[in-house]
Amino acid sequence: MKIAIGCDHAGYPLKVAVKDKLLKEGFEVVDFGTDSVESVDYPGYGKAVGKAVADGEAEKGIVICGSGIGISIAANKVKGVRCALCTSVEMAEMSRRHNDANVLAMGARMIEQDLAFKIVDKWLETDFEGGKHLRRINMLDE
Ligand SMILES: O=P(O)(O)OC[C@H]1O[C@@H](O)[C@H](O)[C@@H]1O
Repeated sequence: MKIAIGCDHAGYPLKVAVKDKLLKEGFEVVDFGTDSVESVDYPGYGKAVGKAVADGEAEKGIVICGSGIGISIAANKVKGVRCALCTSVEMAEMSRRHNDANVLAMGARMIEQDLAFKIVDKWLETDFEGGKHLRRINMLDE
């Protein structure tokens, strides 16, 4: 699976850790930056990851900023993106089962790395349930 990943300066250390973990596990990772802790603005990075997923360049995306909020809003501006900001393993599971979230957002200043890894694992392994939830997510695009 090809995963697009992006962050701002606040999310950079966690992005590096998540990227390394995914590469070790055999995922293909397309990194849209940023590439350091030098201060940048999150909107462009969220948009780039969202666009990669919406265009089919990557199957799923992961975006990280300090809180996870700004970069999730940015990703969700791209048509076809369902970006879910998750702070727990349960939220990660539900975002896949019910919302078919195609982009995961996390806040590097909100959660520890260990929890972030558990969120990523659950999010990547959980399938969409479909059924009534398909009707609902289709309504999001209308
Ligand atoms: O490091 P500074 O610029 O103070 O804070 C940036 C973070 O604050 C929030 O807006 C976002 O989460 C962003 O990552």
